Amino acid sequence: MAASGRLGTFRLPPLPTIRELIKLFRLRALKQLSQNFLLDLRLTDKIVRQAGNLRHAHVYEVGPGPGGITRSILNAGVAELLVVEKDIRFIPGLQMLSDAAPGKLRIVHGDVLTFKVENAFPESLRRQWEDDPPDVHIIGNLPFSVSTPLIIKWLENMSRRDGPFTFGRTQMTLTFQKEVAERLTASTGSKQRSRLSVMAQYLCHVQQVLTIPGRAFVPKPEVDVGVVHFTPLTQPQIEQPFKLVEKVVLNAFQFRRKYCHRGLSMLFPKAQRLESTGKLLELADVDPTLRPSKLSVSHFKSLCDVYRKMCDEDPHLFAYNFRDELRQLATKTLKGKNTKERATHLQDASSTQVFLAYPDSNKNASS
Ligand SMILES: C[S@@+](CC[C@H](N)C(=O)[O-])C[C@H]1O[C@@H](n2cnc3c(N)ncnc32)[C@H](O)[C@@H]1O
Repeated sequence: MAASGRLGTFRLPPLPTIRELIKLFRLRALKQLSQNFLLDLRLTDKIVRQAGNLRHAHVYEVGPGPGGITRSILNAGVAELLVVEKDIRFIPGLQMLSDAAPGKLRIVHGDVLTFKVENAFPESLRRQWEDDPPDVHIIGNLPFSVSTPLIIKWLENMSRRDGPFTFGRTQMTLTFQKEVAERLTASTGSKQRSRLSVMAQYLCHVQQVLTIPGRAFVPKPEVDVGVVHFTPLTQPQIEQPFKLVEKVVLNAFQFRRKYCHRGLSMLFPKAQRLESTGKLLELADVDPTLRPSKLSVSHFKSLCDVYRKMCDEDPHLFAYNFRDELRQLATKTLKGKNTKERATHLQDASSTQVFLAYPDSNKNASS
């Protein structure tokens, strides 16, 4: 183990470069797994610095691949680094890093979508939610197809304070397609404001800390990449179950260009839609003619609190999904038709169904 003079921090001994390692183990990037590697260690150092001070920290790196970010995390003087990698071809190269940093790097061949990190670090790291964040960090450069479902899953964990958040307000530094990073951090009224903005911001302080041009990756993806830092809030801005918030937000953003009452109305069965939407907006004190992007987290808090009360009064309301109603309507229409008629009907089904539910949904003009 080598130690640099600077503060006696741990430094990895000389190792083959990532490029040499890729050659040595023939780690051709697999397109079907959306693999794009970072080979420049100055850049991986810069990404890792965005996580804050990692000296003596316990870090969970998702998708280490050939190990560029892994090296930078180890060089930051962590107490322990746990990496979870799905592609077995990377394990020997990571093992080489582990040999160079004895006792510091734990390698798991597994899937981040199912891996249970809550059992992987010592209980002694746990903090109260209101305390400063624990010395546990999540860092990762995952394929975009994994990072978006993963962040939704982790936001839900955060709301329940379980999974990686059993340790307290665990901080995360993750890469996303630049457009997704912009959506996550978009403020009220901005063009990128979306479902993701509200879902992330009601639970966390979210900041885009770095933009990495696509050309920095090998092979080069078609888009630039944003690095986003998440710190869970001590007090979530909306105190309702995650699934309820998700439902309200999802419905509100259904028709981005329409007034918000259009999307929100779909929270209610057709028979009571008009009346219940009016009640929701009135009690929440939200202007029905605001566009979804103009709704602040505090608007969503009021909407969720009122919707929760309405669900408590009507036990069937939360389970209501307007898509089920549309499906039933389509099935009824199909009954008694011959095969040819059914085929024609099914061909038109999506547009017809949408049209039946939202008569002006095919127009661009706002309501
Ligand atoms: C975009 S590459 C980045 C590799 C490396 N971190 C870097 O920056 O050069 C994504 C990595 O995540 C891995 N990966 C993809 N899906 C995964 C999953 N579900 N669980 C664990 N690893 C995964 C891929 O095999 C690949 O090594």
